[in-house]
Amino acid sequence: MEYRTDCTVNLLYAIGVVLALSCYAQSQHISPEELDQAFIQAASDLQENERLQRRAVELGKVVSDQEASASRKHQRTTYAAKKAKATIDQGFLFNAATLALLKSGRFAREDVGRLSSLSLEHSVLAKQAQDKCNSEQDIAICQKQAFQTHDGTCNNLLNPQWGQANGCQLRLLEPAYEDGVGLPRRFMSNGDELPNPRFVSEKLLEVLGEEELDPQYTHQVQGFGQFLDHDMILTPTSRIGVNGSMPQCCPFDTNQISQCFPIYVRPGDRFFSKVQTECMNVVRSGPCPTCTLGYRQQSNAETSFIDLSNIYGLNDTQNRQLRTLDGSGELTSQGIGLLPPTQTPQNDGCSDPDTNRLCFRGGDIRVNQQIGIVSQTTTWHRQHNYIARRLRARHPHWDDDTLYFTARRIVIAQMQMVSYNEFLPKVIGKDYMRKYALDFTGPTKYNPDINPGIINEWGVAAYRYGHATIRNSFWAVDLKGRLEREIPMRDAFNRVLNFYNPLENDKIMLGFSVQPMKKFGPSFVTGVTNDLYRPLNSSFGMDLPAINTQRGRDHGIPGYTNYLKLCSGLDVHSWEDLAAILKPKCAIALRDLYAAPQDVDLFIGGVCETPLPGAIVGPTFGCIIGTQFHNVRYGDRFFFTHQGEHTSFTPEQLRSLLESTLYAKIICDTSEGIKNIHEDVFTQISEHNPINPCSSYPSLDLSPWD
Ligand code: HEM
Ligand SMILES: [Ca+2]
Repeated sequence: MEYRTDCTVNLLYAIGVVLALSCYAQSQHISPEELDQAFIQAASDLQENERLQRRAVELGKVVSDQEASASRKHQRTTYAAKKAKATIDQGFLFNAATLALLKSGRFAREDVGRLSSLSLEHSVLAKQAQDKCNSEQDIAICQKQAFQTHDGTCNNLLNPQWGQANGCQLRLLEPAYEDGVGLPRRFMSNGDELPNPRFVSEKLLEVLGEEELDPQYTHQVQGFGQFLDHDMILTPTSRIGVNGSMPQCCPFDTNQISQCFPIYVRPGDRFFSKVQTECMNVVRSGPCPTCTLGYRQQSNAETSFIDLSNIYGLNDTQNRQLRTLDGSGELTSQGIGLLPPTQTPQNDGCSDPDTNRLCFRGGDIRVNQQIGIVSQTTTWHRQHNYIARRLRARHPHWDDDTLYFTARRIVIAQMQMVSYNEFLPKVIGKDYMRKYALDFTGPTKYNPDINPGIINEWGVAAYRYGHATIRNSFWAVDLKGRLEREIPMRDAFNRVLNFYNPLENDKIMLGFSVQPMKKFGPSFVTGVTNDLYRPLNSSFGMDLPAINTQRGRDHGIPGYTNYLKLCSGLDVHSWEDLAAILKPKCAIALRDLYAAPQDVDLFIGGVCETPLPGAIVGPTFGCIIGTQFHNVRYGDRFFFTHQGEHTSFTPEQLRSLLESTLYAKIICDTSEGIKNIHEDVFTQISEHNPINPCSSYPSLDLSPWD
């Protein structure tokens, strides 16, 4: 029997134009028996994989939930939902079946991606597997609701799963997995292994130094930028064994379970050799259950929309636990408007049960990662309650749901406005804002053909640009604008109990708003290269840029030059070609590390680029970031500037939001004591950006909601 794949046109909005991947009309001669055989093989591979996982657990190759280690802190923040174990198995099964077919020589590696549209109807086993996989996915039943759902479903009424929490990530380019299906990218063009990610990180540091300050921007660009990423993406890593344990992939060993992807640390390492560390525990991102044949994809546990899912939670159940539900429409707080306490104080490696000071709970698992993320979360949490209170004062008869959902819709609009109006133009510059239609030129229109899902290359490389802007210490600034203390980055991980002190959130938010940002470039501070997640009483942590490089390979992301071609149409043939594009010192350093320009990892190439005019990042990161923010704007039916939908804000409401939304004002309104602040908190104070009284910034006029 002969099967034909569906002729699909894949719409990816790259560089502002529709990129239509060629339609796979070529017929496939895969018989039902062959498909059955592939799924028999896959089931057996899955069984073997589970056996190996159980064995690893028996041998104690797991990270205990009690231990104080950087790896545990890291893995807890990439924690997959409980049911993710089953979904990861589904992802594994379909990838294994694909690999079995590929090995049978039926088709070329280049065709693996197109198998995703191959109908499995005629094979009993494949169909069974597909039905089971589909039945484990949440089915959304869409109603004509006036507000965004918490899990992001039904934003697009024809494709209710687009942008939803726990969906699969998209890609700009086909992956470059070692085996064509799912093993990490591994080899360079000359056949040698890619350079060790920690060695790459070390070399960059050696060549380029550590901390040069940005002359213009504040650390708020970093703080807010990270908070925004926690709204849009969380890529879960694999768990193993029946209990979903966290794998321990160290000490380094080439014979690993397939979930492991540790980073080897060489004996001469400039830092880790001193602390006798030879291995960094990195666990692979779990495969996403696409329920189709094809290569490995990764999941996104967040809703990709800018909808403050990191404040409001990722589904209705989690959401209800975060609300007071007492008629006020507010989110639950403690004392001075702090986030509610964590539910796992005994083993979160963060709370202090002895003094009964507990870490915090937010809509996102990463809330306690470090002080910066706690303060941003607290600010937006308070903003919700502030708006809910103001609405209640005007509408005492409104019920809890009406107050809550109206406030939430307004606060999400403000988050979108701060993101596109104040933050993004600094990151990608005015030209790219225009190029990707991201600036505010008036009312906009929703485009249901745009998939707002997260683009893998955005999450794993381009939007991690922010890691190169982190300072080695965070400032706490008092209400008089004086630097009160500096908190070393390495001491900030999971140590967030200072927020129980009065004015702490004000001090951290003011600190973000006045401390200069680290200048973006191919260098990273030791707080994240040596000490990422460093626990108390330990002398070392992990290396974030090394993990980013490793993560890119884990996701099979092709080399940087492929994106240079996609984004700028440039063909790079030699190191000389590349030297014309990258920062000169960087090009030299990369030449020592990689065999050819085509081998350079996307994250590394991107941080080496010369910035676009008036931007923080260069053209390739700018293009990927611009594309992603285009998609989450035009592909979000509820995006606040869209007009013409039954869910749209009225023109008066929109005008009111546009006229008053300013991060400075939000910081004022959510503070305990801030009375003065500069208008653009992302830019350093100057005569063009002077300090003004909070009262001089307009308040949101709520009369259009009457
Ligand atoms: C103190 C500041 C920050 C710390 C400690 C931090 C740490 C981390 C860590 C540990 C990961 C997971 C790495 C992995 O396993 O692959 C991560 C992922 C990520 N970070 Fe950061 N980060 C910070 C700031 C930022 C900023 C400023 C941005 C962007 C402006 C950013 C963007 C991202 C993105 C997009 C991811 C991928 C998330 C995912 O796919 O789950 N981060 N970060
Ligand atoms: Ca979201």
